[in-house]
Amino acid sequence: MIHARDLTFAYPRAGFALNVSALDVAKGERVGIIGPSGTGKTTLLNLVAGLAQPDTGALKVADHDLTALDDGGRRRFRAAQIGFIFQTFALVDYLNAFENILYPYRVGLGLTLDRDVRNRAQALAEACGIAHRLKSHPNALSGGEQQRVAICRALITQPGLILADEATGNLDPETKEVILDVLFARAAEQGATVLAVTHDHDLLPRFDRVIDFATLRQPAEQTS
Ligand SMILES: Nc1ncnc2c1ncn2[C@@H]1O[C@H](COP(=O)(O)OP(=O)(O)OP(=O)(O)O)[C@@H](O)[C@H]1O
Repeated sequence: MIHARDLTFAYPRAGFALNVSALDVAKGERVGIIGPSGTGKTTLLNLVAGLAQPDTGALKVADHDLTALDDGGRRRFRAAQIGFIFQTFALVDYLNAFENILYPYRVGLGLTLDRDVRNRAQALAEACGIAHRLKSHPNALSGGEQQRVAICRALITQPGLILADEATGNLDPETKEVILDVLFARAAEQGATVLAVTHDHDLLPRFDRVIDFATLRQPAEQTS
C-alpha cells in the first residue's frame, strides 16, 4: 500500500530535513509509528497523504506515484484513498459536528452525499459516543469530542488508507480503547491499512507492527 524509497523533504527556514531511506506498509496492515517530538512524523504522514511533495525520492501509495501527480491529481487521490486524522483535528468552525463529519462530501471530488452516507455518519457518531453532540459546533465541544468528530470524518469515506496523527491523544484511557476498537473494526471491514503516529505506548500491542521513527530517518543534513 505504501512504498517509499530515499525520500527527502526539507523546511529550509526551520533548518529541518527529513530523510526516509525505506518504508513499506502492506495492504491491511496496522502500523504504529513512535518517536520523539519534532523529528518529522507528521511530515511523513503529510507526504504519504500527498499534502506535501517530497524534494527527492520515490513514493507510491495505493498504486499512485505521488511524485508524478499535480495538485489536482493529489487532491483527487486524497479524496478517493485517504482518511486523515489530524493532530490538531482541523475541524471547520462554522459547521456543526454532523456537517464536519460529512465535510469530505462538501468539497466535491466525485463523492456523492446520499442517505447511506448520512446513516453511516450517524452510526459512526454513535460508535464513537458523540451522537448526542452532533448539532454542536467545534468551539462548544471538548477536545476529546472534537477528536472523535475528526475520527468519524476520516472514516466516513471508507478510505483504503487511514493516517492517524496522535488520534487518541485527547481521550481518557477507557475512551481511547473504545475509539481504537472503532477505528480498527472499520479498517478491518474495509480491508483498510492504518498508519498511526502515537506517543501512547499502552496502545502499541494493538498494532501488527511498530516502527521506531529513528530507524526510518537517516541523519538529517542541516539546511540552514
Ligand atoms: N509548515 C511548517 N513550516 C516550517 N517548519 C515546519 C512546518 N511544519 C513542521 N515544521 C518543522 O518540521 C519539524 C518536524 O515537524 P513534525 O510536525 O513533522 O514533527 P513530529 O515528529 O510529528 O512532532 P510531534 O511528535 O511533536 O507532533 C519540526 O522542527 C517543525 O518545527
